[in-house]
Amino acid sequence: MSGTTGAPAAEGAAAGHARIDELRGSIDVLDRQIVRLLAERTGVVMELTEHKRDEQTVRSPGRVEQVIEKVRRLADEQGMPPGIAEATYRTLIKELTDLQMVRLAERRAAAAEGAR
Ligand SMILES: O=C(O)C(=O)C[C@]1(C(=O)O)C=C[C@H](O)C=C1
Repeated sequence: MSGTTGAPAAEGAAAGHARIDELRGSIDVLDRQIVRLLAERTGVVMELTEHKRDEQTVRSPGRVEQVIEKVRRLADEQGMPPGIAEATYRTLIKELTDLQMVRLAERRAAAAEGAR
């Protein structure tokens, strides 16, 4: 390690670029896994949505805070800054809540149509 950068002291520019490419390859593999898991999680949330009947249950603020607390703890256990996990999950849950509100409105409209 040299200084505070973490780069090997005698590393040349070419080796540095090769290592960046290699590490970006690792990031690409991880992103594929992360998105696959996020898609699977989204599928579970969308199935759960079909059992919700009102906006309060869609928003479930108490559950949101439970999830945030859980992912902050898990991040800490894995050596990742908890704030990154929290920001990521708050964005994810906001998008999923918006999707759930759209789905709830669709179901209500279909039910109202069926009642006519
Ligand atoms: O637990 C729920 O009720 C969900 O809809 C899942 C989820 C989540 O992504 O974890 C999404 C939206 C909020 O309502 C709360 C949590």
